[in-house]
Amino acid sequence: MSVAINVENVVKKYGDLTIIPNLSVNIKNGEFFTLLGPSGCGKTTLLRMIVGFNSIEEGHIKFDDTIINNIPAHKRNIGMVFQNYAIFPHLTVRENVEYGLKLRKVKKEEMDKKVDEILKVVKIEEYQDRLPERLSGGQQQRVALARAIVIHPSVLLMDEPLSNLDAKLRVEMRSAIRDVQEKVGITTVYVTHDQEEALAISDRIAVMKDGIIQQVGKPHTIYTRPANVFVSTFIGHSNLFRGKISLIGQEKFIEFKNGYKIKMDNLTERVHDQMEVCISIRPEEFSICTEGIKTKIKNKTFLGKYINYELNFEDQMIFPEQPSIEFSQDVGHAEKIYEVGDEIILKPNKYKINVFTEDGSESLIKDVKKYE
Ligand SMILES: Nc1ncnc2c1ncn2[C@@H]1O[C@H](COP(=O)(O)OP(=O)(O)OP(=O)(O)O)[C@@H](O)[C@H]1O
Repeated sequence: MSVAINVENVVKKYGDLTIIPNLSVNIKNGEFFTLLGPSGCGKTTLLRMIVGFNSIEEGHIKFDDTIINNIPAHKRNIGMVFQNYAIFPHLTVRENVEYGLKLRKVKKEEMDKKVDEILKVVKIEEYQDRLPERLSGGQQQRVALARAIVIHPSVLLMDEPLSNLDAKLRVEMRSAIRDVQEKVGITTVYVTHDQEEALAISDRIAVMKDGIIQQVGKPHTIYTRPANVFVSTFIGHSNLFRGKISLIGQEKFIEFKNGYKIKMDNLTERVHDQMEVCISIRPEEFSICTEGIKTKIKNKTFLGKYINYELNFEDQMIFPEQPSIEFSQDVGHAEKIYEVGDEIILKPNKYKINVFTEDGSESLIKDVKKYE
């Protein structure tokens, strides 16, 4: 039976070093939940605490209502898939998948039935008598997945399972994993530092930095309404501008350094006149206009569907010193393709603008939640 995972005020230290200062998160039963963050932020550490390979210094982890802190790893009924497959090279595909069932002394007839079923789900039936050395990376990862779920674990944990595969296979395998997870309906915690993979595969994502969860939300929310500047820049590209709030009567505006103002209808009550803010705009949310942000094209890159332009915009951007704007132009809809040296004026789609406190720590857009 699949379970919910409740992580409550968990602390992880290695000697004097605190890796996870105080982390709480609830992962729902049957959910595909991703831990996403830069290298060293503590994703694997948290996963290892759930598995039982790492001690928990404070707080507790529950599977449904049962505290598992002191349950040894092998009794937590967890299926795991790692980056390096970890399948036995001397056993055939079928024998690899049977392994966990044999350990659990499952009767032959029941075992055969379960293995047949799972080989079909992960689509490796036709390779069942092969040794792993005669399989591609993607096929080996399917074996690892089959072996992990055949035991009907309470949760499935996956640590960067696709990072050894090439780009095309990663895309193919991520839908295969999602498919299998949905069919089996098992609570899954997935670790990756690849933001596109996280957006594509997850029900919800927790974005982590320095052992602290920055935001938990659905992929669309995380992308369109980031809770702080870190999330806004870690997921996809964001142009960050210095600006301020300007209140005129009941109306609220954001004002760029060059005096360009945009009326905003979705700012929180926290904003006040002349408040310094950080404005974040995705490259695809600009259009070319006669009024807005004046820029000059410094560089352009053709990316198939899009052209990505790098534009000069000195002294007005931040985090870290960011001298230029990025702007994406959908080639299919472009009336004119611009050249290096051309001057253009960009107007952002105000409904897609994000505004943060000056230090970038908090969103000033109404109803943005840190935890969804
Ligand atoms: N056994 C250990 N002893 C001391 N420090 C450790 C140990 N294991 C991990 N760390 C440190 O804890 C921090 C978090 O590591 P962790 O492996 O959880 O990061 P991660 O987010 O999974 O990174 P990556 O994406 O690179 O795998 C790192 O700074 C790492 O150096």
